[in-house]
Amino acid sequence: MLALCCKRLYLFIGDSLHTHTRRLAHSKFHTSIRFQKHIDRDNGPLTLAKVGFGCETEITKNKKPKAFAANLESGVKVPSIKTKIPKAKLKQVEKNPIDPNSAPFAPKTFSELGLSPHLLETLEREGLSLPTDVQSTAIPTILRGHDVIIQSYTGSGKTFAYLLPILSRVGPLKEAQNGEGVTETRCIEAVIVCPSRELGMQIVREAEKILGPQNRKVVQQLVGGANRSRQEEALRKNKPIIVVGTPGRIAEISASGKLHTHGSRFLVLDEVDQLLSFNFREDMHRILEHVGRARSNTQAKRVERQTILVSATVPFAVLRAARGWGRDPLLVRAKTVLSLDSALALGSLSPSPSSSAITQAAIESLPPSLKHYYCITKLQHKVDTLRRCVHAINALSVIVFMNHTKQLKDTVFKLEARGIKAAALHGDLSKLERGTTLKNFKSGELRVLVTNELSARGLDVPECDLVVNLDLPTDSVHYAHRAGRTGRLGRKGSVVTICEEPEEFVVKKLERQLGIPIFACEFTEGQLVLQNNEKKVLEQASVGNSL
Ligand SMILES: Nc1ncnc2c1ncn2[C@@H]1O[C@H](COP(=O)(O)OP(=O)(O)OP(=O)(O)O)[C@@H](O)[C@H]1O
Repeated sequence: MLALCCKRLYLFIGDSLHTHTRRLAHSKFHTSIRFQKHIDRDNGPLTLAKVGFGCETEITKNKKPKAFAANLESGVKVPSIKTKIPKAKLKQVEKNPIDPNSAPFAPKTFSELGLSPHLLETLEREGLSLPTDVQSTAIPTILRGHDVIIQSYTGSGKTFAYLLPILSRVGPLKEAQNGEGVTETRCIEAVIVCPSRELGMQIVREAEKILGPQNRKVVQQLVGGANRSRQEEALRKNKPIIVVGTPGRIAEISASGKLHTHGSRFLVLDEVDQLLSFNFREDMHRILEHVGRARSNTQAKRVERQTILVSATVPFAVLRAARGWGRDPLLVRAKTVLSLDSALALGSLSPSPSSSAITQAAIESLPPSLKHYYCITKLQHKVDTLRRCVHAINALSVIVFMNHTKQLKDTVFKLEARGIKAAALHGDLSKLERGTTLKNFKSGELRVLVTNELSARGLDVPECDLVVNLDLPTDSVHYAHRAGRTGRLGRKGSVVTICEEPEEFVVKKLERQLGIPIFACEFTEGQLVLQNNEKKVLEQASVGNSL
């Protein structure tokens, strides 16, 4: 019975939250003290309270189960629950109202997260009915107006974790469910920044997938390498509501006065740890200063901009930046929401940028289902070992990482000479060449994509079943981001590092730092053969995994 009440409660929560927040859509959101108190509890299971539902005083004082939705603004009452539970039964519910602090928040569908009905229909149409863990936690927290840092392992659905609440609040899906037509005076309400063109175009595609072909003009890409005057023309003509781009191009067009983001309500920094690197510093400073800032000739008050930072790895620098860029940002992970202070207190974020903190972040970013191997060979035999590895694992979609762009072409040439369809992806390619290469790889026309670190950040090719390090990654974070290109959203995936004898100690160091077994193997007669006692270790490890 209680479970049924919970279920109905969640559904009404979604509606009441939605109705409620719709009314508050333009009013000031701020973290209610009560909400902070909830989430600063221990790092226990995710509860209604921890994602912002539930106000004890309303329950204990009146002993009546009111809609579980924290007052986002004092004095604003949430609509009381219009439950369908028969009167007699309601008595029972009144007798033991659900305590939001202990009621587990374990939504099974998107409809329990407070997204707009129109958006839910679209997700259904796209065959997306089940939120991932990080989406279940991030979506209600963002809908409640909080600044957040979203951290979850690669391929766990972080893009939708921020896109869906934004599309629920701005653009045609929000207006459509108000029954209003699309208003004429559209301004840029969300700015999404990412470090690479590929990731930028991928985010645009994910947004277009949800918005549908009739709303293609709502999102505009502003990535480097594309034709700037065409982008400026599109901004003027289409009046997009969401822009997605790389820091340099966004800052450049903003400085030219052709990009007006002072009214933007959302700023998303995807792969934020990369965006903090030195070469983006100036552009990022401009973006942070302008997005969601009223023009100087009006009141220089900042609109209620929500700042959303996203990455699989959240080193201390991100933590420090988040404090300065946001208001009481919350650390959102799969099944947990923590304030930064309690994250530090619980040791889940180290205050010092020590290597252990960075490695900890890398460990958390690794998809759990991956199998890791390494194979020793001579430098001149690396490409042939790669060929044998691809055949032994029978991989159909392989991403190969190298550290220097000039080596990529040579590797592609050698693979093609051995009958494997391959192509290189790197920054020197034109936008068209990169797009075509990615399209051919995703369609399966190309079996191997040889690339470097930056082009691959956030790259999402669900079919990728093998990642090969032909050059060693520089540290555990790079290893983790490379590995995360496979095993997307819980799929199986293998990671093979091909190195020379003198480099074996580096692999062993990565194995210790990441706390994962990386099995020594070789590829003979079309098989992956484990070295000496690795077989036993692998059996133990797989038993461990299956437990
Ligand atoms: N709830 C869902 N149900 C089904 N598929 C989903 C869901 N959420 C996301 N996906 C798909 O899973 C894939 C990975 O999502 P996404 O790229 O957002 O992961 P990520 O965590 O951002 O990865 P990375 O850290 O590499 O950027 C995408 O193809 C996306 O369309």
